[in-house]
Amino acid sequence: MTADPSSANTADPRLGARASGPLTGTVRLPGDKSISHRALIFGALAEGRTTIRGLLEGHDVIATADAMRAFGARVERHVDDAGEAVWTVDGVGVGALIEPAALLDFGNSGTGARLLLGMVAGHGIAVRFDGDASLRKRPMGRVLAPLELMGARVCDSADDRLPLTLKGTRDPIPIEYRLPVPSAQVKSAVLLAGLNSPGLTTVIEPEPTRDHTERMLVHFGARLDISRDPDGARRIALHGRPRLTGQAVTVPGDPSSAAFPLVAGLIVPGSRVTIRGVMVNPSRAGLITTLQEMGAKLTLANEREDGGEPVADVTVEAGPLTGVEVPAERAPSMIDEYPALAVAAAYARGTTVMRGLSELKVKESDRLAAVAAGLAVNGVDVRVDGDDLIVAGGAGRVAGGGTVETHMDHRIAMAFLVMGLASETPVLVDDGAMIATSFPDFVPLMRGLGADLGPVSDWPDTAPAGEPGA
Ligand SMILES: O=C(O)C1=C[C@@H](OP(=O)(O)O)[C@@H](O)[C@H](O)C1
Ligand SMILES: C=C(OP(=O)(O)O)C(=O)O
Repeated sequence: MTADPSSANTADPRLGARASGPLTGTVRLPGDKSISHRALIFGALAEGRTTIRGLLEGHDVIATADAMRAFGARVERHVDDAGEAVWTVDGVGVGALIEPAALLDFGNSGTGARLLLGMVAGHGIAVRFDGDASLRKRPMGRVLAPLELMGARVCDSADDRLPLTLKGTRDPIPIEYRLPVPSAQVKSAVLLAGLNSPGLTTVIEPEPTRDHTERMLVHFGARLDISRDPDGARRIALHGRPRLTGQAVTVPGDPSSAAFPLVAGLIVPGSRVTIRGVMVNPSRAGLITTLQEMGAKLTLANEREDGGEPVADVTVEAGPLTGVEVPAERAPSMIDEYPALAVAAAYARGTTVMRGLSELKVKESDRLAAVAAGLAVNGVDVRVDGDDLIVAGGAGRVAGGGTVETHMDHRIAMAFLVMGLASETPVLVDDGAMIATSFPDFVPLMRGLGADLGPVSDWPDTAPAGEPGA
């Protein structure tokens, strides 16, 4: 197979993975997707120049960069003397965005769409939002409800889905909002709307979610009061109308992307893989905790701060894993990692029970259903019980041989390709195109570690598109 997925026969979008020799090596991963979106957004809302190193250049983030240009910021990509990409954003300042001349298309990206709905809600402009077939199915009501309380109006929408037009207000009403779902996107949308509000905008989160928005608001000069309510909920109060100023941002390695080479290194016999500079912010570190509980040989070294976030070099060595129970409270800290964890669980000895996964149903696909179907078609004993996923591990043995339906979901595609690296028969995914939304170099990076995966069209002995199995 070739290393470059773009060389694939475009008529056949399938990718496949087959049993590989030990994976070995040290790699760096692309920048964190959540932080990349936010660096562009806060850069555009700040006065002066923001310089971003390590920005993830995936389709989701590029859609946000394009949107920030449409709002009046100057966003440019440069290459420094060392050959590294450096992005600059010359911002317009809070309250000074211009109304985009055309519809904004966020592609596959829930984060881009939802955060920018919040930003628009606090400005006196009207913007039409749209996305691809996956994003059009995802609920926007969770952000629209608080934004309407703040004075924004939704037009041209039959339900709470895209496409829709949001009319913002130049004087958003400060609100106190308790999150009905544990969602960093909803929290961030309300805080972004509150930036241009004259008062105190407060978000209360009963279950803590990723805190990159709070960290970055402080980094750009906003005043935030963060405390705990008597019931333990986290209270975040933003003082409105701050003067944000351009900053230097270094984006650390994405732990959600790291999940794939880490799980691959654990399940492919004889492997040893190190990933440098992975963000280990506790609000994102649930997978590391869970893999350690499963008995993974996983160590953190060189723990340090980079760009205001804790990072470490993470090393895994292949070895036996044991099934565990993953509590519902842990879900927000590893919400995007369940497809990868489910693959680790399929190779573990014993049963893994993952509780409280209702939020997985509203991602790029219904991930609870997609993961269960992908495991089942590859011979894994799996069951969904309400919001829980129960996987009976094969103690190092997975049959494989199935073609997994990805439903336009990058994480489903990557997780099942990882599964195929140690299965008895190759695993195929029906469409690998969405991998470029979050991890454009996934295939070459994995191949560099020794993984045998890539376009199925490069496999002479594989069944034609539409037929299962290899
Ligand atoms: O705020 C963010 O950057 C994200 C929050 C999460 O979504 P929810 O807020 O819907 O849980 C996560 O799934 C998504 O990939 C990125
Ligand atoms: C859920 C995800 O992203 P988003 O909500 O931004 O589409 C993800 O990357 O797994």
